[in-house]
Amino acid sequence: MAPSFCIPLITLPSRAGDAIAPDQLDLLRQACLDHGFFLLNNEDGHGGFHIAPEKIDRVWAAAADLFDAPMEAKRAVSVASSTNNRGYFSSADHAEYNKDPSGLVIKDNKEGFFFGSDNLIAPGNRVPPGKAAAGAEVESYMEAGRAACVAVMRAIVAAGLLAEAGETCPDAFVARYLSDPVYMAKCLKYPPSNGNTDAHTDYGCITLLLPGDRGLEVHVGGAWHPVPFAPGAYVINFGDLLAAWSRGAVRSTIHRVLYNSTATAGGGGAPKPRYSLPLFLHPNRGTVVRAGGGGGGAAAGAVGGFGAPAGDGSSDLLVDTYSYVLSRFDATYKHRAAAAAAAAAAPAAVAAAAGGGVEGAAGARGTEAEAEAGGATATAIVGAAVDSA
Ligand SMILES: O=C(O)CCC(=O)C(=O)O
Ligand SMILES: [Fe+2]
Repeated sequence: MAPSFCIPLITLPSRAGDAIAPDQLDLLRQACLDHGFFLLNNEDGHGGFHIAPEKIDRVWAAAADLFDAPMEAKRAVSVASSTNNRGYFSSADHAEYNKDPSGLVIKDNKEGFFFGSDNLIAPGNRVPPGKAAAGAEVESYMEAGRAACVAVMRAIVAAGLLAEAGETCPDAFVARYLSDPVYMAKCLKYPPSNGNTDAHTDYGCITLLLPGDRGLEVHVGGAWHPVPFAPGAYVINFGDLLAAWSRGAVRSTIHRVLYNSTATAGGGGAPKPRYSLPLFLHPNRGTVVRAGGGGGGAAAGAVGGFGAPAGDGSSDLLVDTYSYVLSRFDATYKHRAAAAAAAAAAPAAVAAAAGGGVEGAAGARGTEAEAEAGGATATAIVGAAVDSA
């Protein structure tokens, strides 16, 4: 009989460097191989990355405070007017990215604030006037969440899930790829009824999600399943890049949000919005990974065909992870797509600006260039498909 669908709750050791309990390692391995979703225990005493409930309460309050700003103040710090993809966004700023296998389209109608690490394009998160304290709280939460992501990546390597990529030592892996990772967080707010995120896969390595309520669903075995909502636990899932890097050992699975406060919160409650806080972690800038593997197909396809052939006759791709992340922004955010198109139409300007911040295979192949011209940052990509974060 096929094992039943399960999203386990996993506990990592209480001190960084301690061995992971064998039963937890088995659960982790199975969850990654099956669908790439699990809950991460955030109870006190578990994980050197434990984030205190008071800190979590503060970040929820900060998120609510950001969204409470008047609409004009939010639009004044729109991602669309930023040069570093930071600030406020609504579904109007996004390309459509529905990946529902049945073709069902549910309209994405959330709003959000996009935050990033200083090494992502250029420093400077953008919040409405008077909301600097709320912004600082989100930044502080990001630092804590980053440590939790690194702890999970360490466990992924310890579980042997990157062995086919030649990565078998957690300490060496963290030192080499995650000493100064590129990461971003979004504060998201969904309306009280029919609050949705389209079916999508995340595109990067690892996502650490703090959900404020039920509503997240994952598509496995031809059906949608609710992801259990366990207050205090994180939801961990993985993106297309790690799926390709691990040769498919870690799955990047389609998920969506379908939220109705009165229905999903157990019924009877007053209508209330749903907040959530996903944090997305990617390797250090300058990291080039070999993705795909024997036959290439699904895994290589998972990175949208972006990268250069490895040049050794295999069907692997060499993916400059930072350029890849920017290519996903271009495919997802309308203002970046427009800037990328403008940059492509002005090859001289692109060529002049190329080289700053672009390293590795993709740059060498000549299909990608990061251009900062006239205040607009653009990344021109050949062959990028549309994805969500
Ligand atoms: O809001 C959520 O619970 C999930 C959001 C999500 O999947 C994403 O931002 O990639
Ligand atoms: Fe997602």
